[in-house]
Amino acid sequence: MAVFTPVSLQDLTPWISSFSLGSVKDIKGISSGIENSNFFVTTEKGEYVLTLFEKLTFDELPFYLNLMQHLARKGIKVPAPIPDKTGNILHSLCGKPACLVTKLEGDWQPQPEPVHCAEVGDMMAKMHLAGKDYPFEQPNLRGIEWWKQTVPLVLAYLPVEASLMLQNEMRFQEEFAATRLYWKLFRGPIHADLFRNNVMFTGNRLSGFFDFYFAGCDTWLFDVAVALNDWCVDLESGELDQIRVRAFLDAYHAVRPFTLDECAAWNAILRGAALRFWISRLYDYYLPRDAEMLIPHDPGHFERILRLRIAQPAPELFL
Ligand SMILES: Nc1ncnc2c1ncn2[C@@H]1O[C@H](COP(=O)(O)OP(=O)(O)OP(=O)(O)O)[C@@H](O)[C@H]1O
Ligand SMILES: N[C@@H](CCO)C(=O)O
Repeated sequence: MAVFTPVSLQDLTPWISSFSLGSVKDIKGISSGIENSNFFVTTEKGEYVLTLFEKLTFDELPFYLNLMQHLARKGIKVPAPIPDKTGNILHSLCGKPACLVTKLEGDWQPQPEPVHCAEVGDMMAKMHLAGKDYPFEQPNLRGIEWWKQTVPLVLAYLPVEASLMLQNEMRFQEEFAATRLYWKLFRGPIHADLFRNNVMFTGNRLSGFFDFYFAGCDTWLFDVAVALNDWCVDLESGELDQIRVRAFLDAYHAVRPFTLDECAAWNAILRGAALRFWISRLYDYYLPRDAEMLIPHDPGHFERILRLRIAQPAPELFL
């Protein structure tokens, strides 16, 4: 689960009156997710998703909520924040920052086929282009600076071999981040956590990307790498499935062609994307926060993925 902060119908009734949504009929805690407290809320006007932010602050949130609003207005399929009667999209509820967004239709796809990967690649490229004129800047808060702060906290828990791999990869990524090539890559607002469980489908049609609360400005290629390491892998072994890889990358490339600089950087970025989730999963596993029920994701999965990305050549970005 994660309902870290419970919200009752009594809490919600006065709060919802600041929106033009009629009265609340129902609220249900959502059991999946490990970062925020999420609820389905039904009002006289329809169904919405309420999020209470457990870690992000009032200062950080406008970047994410305005980004969702910006993308939704440009036709990218994402939840649109619902403004209250005064136009505000960021609120406070039960002592936490909170927002209400449109509910996406359908379900996430636990076993994606090439057709789903192509839908995600296509929409991701459109999202990157739509974000080009987004006026706000915020770094990826789970980027290399966070890796540098977090790795020392988890190292002591690891067996020697894993600890050495983690330290070696950090050195490699720090060297890569200091290259001219890295700083020449296209960048802008990215989702940065576009896993299978953050995309809704109705049948084979994508109905929306959601959970933008790790978004930040980073290389577009990092977004592609994060998604590829989840959408196109065999979950047992961490091996890339070349058919899904091609479906994803070809669909992305058809909308926003990859560059030669991106080809040169691809292997390092694909490794960095695996490293990012190995570190965050280690952190959540060894240093968990309280929750009513919380099953941490397996860090070993991304350790295996990183090992493979180091050992194997990266797939061609385009043919
Ligand atoms: N806009 C939305 N429309 C429909 N369902 C949603 C929407 N937002 C969230 N959900 C539902 O809530 C669940 C949890 O949301 P979300 O993944 O954003 O939580 P989280 O705590 O930020 O989790 P994590 O970072 O672990 O993915 C989703 O799996 C989905 O079922
Ligand atoms: N997508 C992340 C969870 C945080 O959103 C993971 O699978 O580790």
